[in-house]
Amino acid sequence: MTDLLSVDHLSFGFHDRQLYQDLTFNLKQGSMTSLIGANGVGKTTLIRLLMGQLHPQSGSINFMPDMKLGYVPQFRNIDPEYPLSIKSFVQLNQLSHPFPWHTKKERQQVDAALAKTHLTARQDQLLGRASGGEKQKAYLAQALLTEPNFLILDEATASLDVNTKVELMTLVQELNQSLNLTVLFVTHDLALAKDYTDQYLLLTPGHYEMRATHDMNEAAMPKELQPAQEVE
Ligand SMILES: Nc1ncnc2c1ncn2[C@@H]1O[C@H](COP(=O)(O)OP(=O)(O)OP(=O)(O)O)[C@@H](O)[C@H]1O
Repeated sequence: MTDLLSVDHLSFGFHDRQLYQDLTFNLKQGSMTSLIGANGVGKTTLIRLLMGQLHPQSGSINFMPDMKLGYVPQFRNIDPEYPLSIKSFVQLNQLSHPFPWHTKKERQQVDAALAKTHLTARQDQLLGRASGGEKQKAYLAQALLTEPNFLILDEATASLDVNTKVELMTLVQELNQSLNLTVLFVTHDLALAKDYTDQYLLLTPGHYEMRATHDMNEAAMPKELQPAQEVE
């Protein structure tokens, strides 16, 4: 299998705080990886490096040439009177041309993204009145519009209840299989990491560990990540 991403000897830090030293890992095309670590260890910073918003201080980050990234943020609280429907929200970033209407192709892309995220029947619902799971799926649909082959889910399950987390991750797993999407899932939830992803990259201050999730030993994980202390 081809590597979608290779990170080689990456070092990065802010001011006097070094976040990673010699971080090296690969993501195979079609793999599902959890990025886990305690608050403040550098998960978001690594995502920003992968997205090109920050640059390595040493080492390198290389993607396969046709890599296309989709980014799914954690949903924010949205005013119940927020005036957009789920469908209008999904197509919000789509108008890349100067005309205030959507082309047939764009409308088809929106319909496909709504179908892939099982939102078709709910597309006219106001986003502000949608459930947490539906809001999160709307962000996912928005990210799928550009037909990415690499999806970063940034704490996308953090504010959802258990059933909705499972529903969202089942959907992500379906997309991973049907579209051969490579997935990087940022989370504090070890159980979800274990159940839904193949491998994990654990960041701890000054160290990292990349392993298959079936080899994860929860008891050896940093205390902040263990279920009893979970703060999501
Ligand atoms: N632009 C910045 N300038 C200076 N320090 C920063 C900047 N961005 C992040 N940091 C610091 O770098 C460290 C890592 O932050 P980061 O947001 O990557 O952590 P995280 O693992 O994503 O945390 P969380 O789980 O809480 O979201 C933190 O100590 C943070 O305060």
